[in-house]
Amino acid sequence: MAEAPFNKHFPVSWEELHRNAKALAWRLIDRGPWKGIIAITRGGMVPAAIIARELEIRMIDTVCVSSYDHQQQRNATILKGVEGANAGDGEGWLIIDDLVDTGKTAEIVRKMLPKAHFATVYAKPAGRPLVDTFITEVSQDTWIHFPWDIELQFSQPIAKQRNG
Ligand SMILES: O=P(O)(O)OC[C@H]1O[C@H](OP(=O)(O)OP(=O)(O)O)[C@H](O)[C@@H]1O
Ligand SMILES: Nc1nc2[nH]cnc2c(=O)[nH]1
Ligand SMILES: [Mg+2]
Repeated sequence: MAEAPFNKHFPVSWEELHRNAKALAWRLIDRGPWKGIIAITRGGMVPAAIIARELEIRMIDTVCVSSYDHQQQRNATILKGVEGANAGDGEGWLIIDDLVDTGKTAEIVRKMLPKAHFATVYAKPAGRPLVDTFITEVSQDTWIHFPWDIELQFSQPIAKQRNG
Protein backbone atom coordinates (compact mmCIF):
# COMPACT_ATOMS: atom_id res chain seq x y z
CA MET A 1 0.00 0.00 0.00
CA ALA A 2 1.24 3.57 -0.74
CA GLU A 3 2.75 5.67 2.06
CA ALA A 4 -0.05 7.74 3.61
CA PRO A 5 0.56 11.52 3.48
CA PHE A 6 0.73 12.48 7.13
CA ASN A 7 1.39 16.23 6.90
CA LYS A 8 0.69 16.99 10.53
CA HIS A 9 2.12 15.57 13.71
CA PHE A 10 0.28 15.33 16.99
CA PRO A 11 2.54 14.30 19.87
CA VAL A 12 0.75 13.05 22.98
CA SER A 13 2.31 13.10 26.46
CA TRP A 14 1.71 10.48 29.17
CA GLU A 15 -0.27 13.10 31.15
CA GLU A 16 -2.51 13.91 28.18
CA LEU A 17 -3.10 10.26 27.46
CA HIS A 18 -3.95 9.57 31.09
CA ARG A 19 -6.35 12.52 31.19
CA ASN A 20 -8.06 11.53 27.91
CA ALA A 21 -8.33 7.85 28.87
CA LYS A 22 -9.90 8.93 32.15
CA ALA A 23 -12.32 11.19 30.23
CA LEU A 24 -13.25 8.11 28.18
CA ALA A 25 -13.86 6.16 31.40
CA TRP A 26 -16.26 8.92 32.55
CA ARG A 27 -18.22 8.57 29.28
CA LEU A 28 -18.34 4.78 29.61
CA ILE A 29 -19.29 4.32 33.26
CA ASP A 30 -22.99 5.11 32.82
CA ARG A 31 -23.26 2.85 29.77
CA GLY A 32 -22.23 -0.21 31.80
CA PRO A 33 -22.12 -2.45 33.71
CA TRP A 34 -19.49 -4.12 31.53
CA LYS A 35 -18.73 -7.82 31.56
CA GLY A 36 -15.13 -7.06 30.73
CA ILE A 37 -12.69 -5.31 28.43
CA ILE A 38 -11.15 -6.55 25.21
CA ALA A 39 -7.98 -4.54 24.51
CA ILE A 40 -6.67 -4.38 20.93
CA THR A 41 -2.93 -4.90 21.03
CA ARG A 42 -0.69 -3.27 21.35
CA GLY A 43 -1.83 0.37 21.51
CA GLY A 44 -5.17 -0.40 23.15
CA MET A 45 -3.55 -1.99 26.20
CA VAL A 46 -2.49 1.35 27.73
CA PRO A 47 -5.91 3.08 27.70
CA ALA A 48 -7.51 -0.30 28.57
CA ALA A 49 -5.43 -0.49 31.77
CA ILE A 50 -6.45 3.05 32.77
CA ILE A 51 -10.13 2.43 32.00
CA ALA A 52 -10.07 -0.94 33.81
CA ARG A 53 -8.70 0.82 36.88
CA GLU A 54 -11.36 3.56 36.79
CA LEU A 55 -14.30 1.23 36.12
CA GLU A 56 -12.96 -1.45 38.48
CA ILE A 57 -13.01 -4.08 35.76
CA ARG A 58 -10.70 -7.04 36.29
CA MET A 59 -11.80 -9.25 33.40
CA ILE A 60 -9.54 -8.25 30.51
CA ASP A 61 -8.66 -10.09 27.32
CA THR A 62 -6.92 -9.10 24.10
CA VAL A 63 -7.43 -9.28 20.38
CA CYS A 64 -4.00 -9.28 18.78
CA VAL A 65 -3.94 -7.50 15.41
CA SER A 66 -0.97 -6.35 13.39
CA SER A 67 -1.56 -3.91 10.53
CA TYR A 68 1.09 -1.16 10.44
CA ASP A 69 4.88 -1.00 10.10
CA HIS A 70 5.20 2.45 11.61
CA GLN A 71 3.27 4.71 9.13
CA GLN A 72 3.03 2.06 6.42
CA GLN A 73 -0.31 0.22 6.44
CA ARG A 74 -0.46 -3.38 5.23
CA ASN A 75 -3.03 -6.16 5.31
CA ALA A 76 -4.22 -6.70 8.86
CA THR A 77 -3.33 -10.06 10.39
CA ILE A 78 -5.22 -11.47 13.35
CA LEU A 79 -2.67 -13.13 15.63
CA LYS A 80 -5.15 -14.03 18.37
CA GLY A 81 -8.93 -13.81 18.81
CA VAL A 82 -10.99 -13.77 22.02
CA GLU A 83 -11.66 -17.48 22.60
CA GLY A 84 -10.54 -17.27 26.25
CA ALA A 85 -12.93 -14.49 27.27
CA ASN A 86 -16.12 -16.36 26.34
CA ALA A 87 -17.46 -13.04 25.05
CA GLY A 88 -19.95 -14.55 22.59
CA ASP A 89 -21.28 -11.86 20.24
CA GLY A 90 -19.72 -9.18 22.46
CA GLU A 91 -22.94 -8.07 24.20
CA GLY A 92 -21.97 -6.18 27.39
CA TRP A 93 -18.27 -6.12 26.49
CA LEU A 94 -16.09 -3.09 25.93
CA ILE A 95 -13.50 -3.05 23.14
CA ILE A 96 -10.72 -0.51 23.72
CA ASP A 97 -8.14 0.78 21.26
CA ASP A 98 -5.93 3.87 21.32
CA LEU A 99 -7.26 5.18 17.99
CA VAL A 100 -9.15 4.53 14.77
CA ASP A 101 -7.55 5.76 11.56
CA THR A 102 -8.86 4.09 8.37
CA GLY A 103 -11.16 1.92 10.49
CA LYS A 104 -9.67 -1.33 9.13
CA THR A 105 -8.74 -2.69 12.57
CA ALA A 106 -12.10 -1.69 14.03
CA GLU A 107 -13.92 -3.36 11.13
CA ILE A 108 -12.13 -6.67 11.74
CA VAL A 109 -12.73 -6.65 15.49
CA ARG A 110 -16.35 -5.56 15.10
CA LYS A 111 -16.95 -8.62 12.91
CA MET A 112 -15.65 -10.81 15.74
CA LEU A 113 -17.77 -9.11 18.42
CA PRO A 114 -20.67 -7.35 16.64
CA LYS A 115 -22.57 -6.37 19.81
CA ALA A 116 -19.61 -5.05 21.78
CA HIS A 117 -19.17 -1.34 22.49
CA PHE A 118 -16.13 0.00 20.64
CA ALA A 119 -14.31 2.89 22.32
CA THR A 120 -11.10 4.73 21.45
CA VAL A 121 -9.28 7.75 22.79
CA TYR A 122 -8.61 9.29 19.35
CA ALA A 123 -10.49 9.07 16.05
CA LYS A 124 -9.80 10.21 12.49
CA PRO A 125 -12.78 10.94 10.17
CA ALA A 126 -12.52 7.72 8.10
CA GLY A 127 -12.70 5.51 11.19
CA ARG A 128 -15.14 7.58 13.19
CA PRO A 129 -18.35 5.84 12.02
CA LEU A 130 -16.99 2.55 13.37
CA VAL A 131 -16.50 3.85 16.94
CA ASP A 132 -19.29 4.10 19.51
CA THR A 133 -17.44 6.42 21.90
CA PHE A 134 -14.24 8.46 21.52
CA ILE A 135 -12.72 11.58 23.05
CA THR A 136 -10.63 13.57 20.55
CA GLU A 137 -10.85 13.83 16.76
CA VAL A 138 -7.81 14.68 14.62
CA SER A 139 -7.68 15.20 10.85
CA GLN A 140 -6.99 12.27 8.50
CA ASP A 141 -3.56 13.64 7.48
CA THR A 142 -2.36 13.79 11.11
CA TRP A 143 -0.04 11.18 12.61
CA ILE A 144 -0.55 10.72 16.35
CA HIS A 145 2.70 10.07 18.22
CA PHE A 146 2.06 8.13 21.42
CA PRO A 147 4.34 8.61 24.45
CA TRP A 148 5.72 5.05 24.22
CA ASP A 149 6.88 5.74 20.61
CA ILE A 150 8.72 9.01 21.22
CA GLU A 151 11.52 10.53 23.31
CA LEU A 152 12.61 14.09 24.16
CA GLN A 153 14.91 15.58 21.54
CA PHE A 154 15.80 18.88 19.79
CA SER A 155 12.94 20.34 17.75
CA GLN A 156 13.51 22.63 14.71
CA PRO A 157 12.00 26.16 15.01
CA ILE A 158 8.72 26.34 13.04
CA ALA A 159 10.23 28.88 10.60
CA LYS A 160 12.99 26.42 9.68
CA GLN A 161 10.50 23.57 9.27
CA ARG A 162 8.42 25.70 6.86
CA ASN A 163 11.39 26.91 4.81
CA GLY A 164 12.71 23.39 4.39
O1 LIG B 1 -7.94 2.29 11.80
P1 LIG B 1 -6.69 1.64 11.33
O2 LIG B 1 -6.18 2.23 10.04
O3 LIG B 1 -6.79 0.15 11.26
O4 LIG B 1 -5.54 2.00 12.36
C1 LIG B 1 -5.72 1.93 13.76
C2 LIG B 1 -4.83 0.91 14.39
O5 LIG B 1 -3.46 1.19 14.08
C3 LIG B 1 -2.69 1.19 15.27
O6 LIG B 1 -2.25 -0.10 15.60
P2 LIG B 1 -1.02 -0.81 14.86
O7 LIG B 1 -1.55 -1.77 13.83
O8 LIG B 1 -0.05 0.23 14.39
O9 LIG B 1 -0.36 -1.71 15.96
P3 LIG B 1 0.09 -1.40 17.45
O10 LIG B 1 -1.14 -1.04 18.21
O11 LIG B 1 0.69 -2.70 17.86
O12 LIG B 1 1.09 -0.29 17.43
C4 LIG B 1 -3.66 1.67 16.32
O13 LIG B 1 -3.23 1.24 17.61
C5 LIG B 1 -4.95 1.00 15.91
O14 LIG B 1 -5.06 -0.30 16.46
N1 LIG C 1 0.87 5.84 16.48
C1 LIG C 1 -0.05 5.83 15.50
N2 LIG C 1 -0.43 4.66 14.98
C2 LIG C 1 -1.36 4.72 13.99
N3 LIG C 1 -1.91 3.71 13.27
C3 LIG C 1 -2.75 4.27 12.39
N4 LIG C 1 -2.78 5.60 12.49
C4 LIG C 1 -1.90 5.91 13.50
C5 LIG C 1 -1.48 7.15 14.08
O1 LIG C 1 -1.91 8.26 13.72
N5 LIG C 1 -0.55 7.04 15.07
MG1 LIG D 1 -3.16 -0.91 17.47
